[in-house]
Amino acid sequence: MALTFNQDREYDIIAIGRAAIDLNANEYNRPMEETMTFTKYVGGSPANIAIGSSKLGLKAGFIGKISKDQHGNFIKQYMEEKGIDTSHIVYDTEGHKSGLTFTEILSPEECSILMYRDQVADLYLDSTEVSEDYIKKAKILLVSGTALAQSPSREAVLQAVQYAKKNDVKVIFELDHRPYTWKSAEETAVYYSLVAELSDVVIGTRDEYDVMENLDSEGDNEKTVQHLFQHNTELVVIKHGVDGSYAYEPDGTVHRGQAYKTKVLKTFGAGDSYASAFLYALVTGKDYETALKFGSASASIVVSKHSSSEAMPTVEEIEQLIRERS
Ligand SMILES: Nc1ncnc2c1ncn2[C@@H]1O[C@H](COP(=O)(O)OP(=O)(O)O)[C@@H](O)[C@H]1O
Ligand SMILES: O=C(O)C[C@@H](O)[C@H](O)C(=O)COP(=O)(O)O
Repeated sequence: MALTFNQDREYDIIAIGRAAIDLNANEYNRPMEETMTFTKYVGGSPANIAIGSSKLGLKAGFIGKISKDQHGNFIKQYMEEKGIDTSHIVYDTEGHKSGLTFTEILSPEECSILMYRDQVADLYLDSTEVSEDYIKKAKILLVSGTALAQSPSREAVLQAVQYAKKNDVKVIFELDHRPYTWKSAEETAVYYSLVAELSDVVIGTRDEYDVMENLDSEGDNEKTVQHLFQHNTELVVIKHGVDGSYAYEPDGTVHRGQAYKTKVLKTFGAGDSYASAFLYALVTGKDYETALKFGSASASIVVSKHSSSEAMPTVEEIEQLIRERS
């Protein structure tokens, strides 16, 4: 099957949430304490997804809040250069700063990120800064779970979801769980479940669904999807890292996507590149099998490169990888 979208829309995708900064270690196979130099990129999961989608040729827009300083200017300018509409990215007027993410590459398999997200500007987006007129111009509203971590960003996102549902915009929820700004497991599970149940498509790792279900040990994909299909959801994607991913349909059909093995440089960036190519495939009318291949191929390309955003592949690169491996 394939997902259908309202075709009469100016934007393929509008993402809401954080646009921030990644500082990726230049020295490989070294702990952060011994890492002396970093390269700066635009980061933040929904920003990465918007950038990836735009590189694939989708018309993308973004709703978010950035710091009114050099970092905010850099984020906005970079996103504009990548063809993203930034007219609904607002500057924070109360001195809140854009988030910073430092990455550590201990080995290709052992990567971690260190996030500086105290009082970050993106979590101060408020519902008056979310425009119904803007959202109704989109086929997809892409929601990042981290934007639900605190008010007023939480209400801004819930407002955006309401506008989307009112105006036939598909809500795609990327669970994107970052523990830092959440206060408790119960609170996280409540808001994750609330938005997942309202969404048309939910994408996350098995670990993230465990957070949504507030489980202490690994949950069962069948139970997860049975629950979501009692609500609005049309498609559930569950990722299992290098073991691949699954797309579940309400009629019981399950599609499996294999990961494409590659020479891994670092593991972060996999999820965002996967989401952007998976959504590209859905918007361009491809079936779910093909969408899984697009997501996996895009992730495989990005994990072999230094950044998340700048490394996002083109359609040709993705198609070539799929051809070579089939
Ligand atoms: N080491 C890897 N090599 C190749 N592809 C990978 C690797 N790790 C992940 N992927 C691809 O990226 C997708 C998303 O990765 P995953 O780790 O599940 O998500 P996240 O980055 O959000 O935690 C996987 O389904 C797989 O296709
Ligand atoms: O999402 C962030 O704020 C950090 C990202 O910019 C960073 O590139 C990253 O960790 C991406 O990893 P992914 O979510 O696995 O794609």
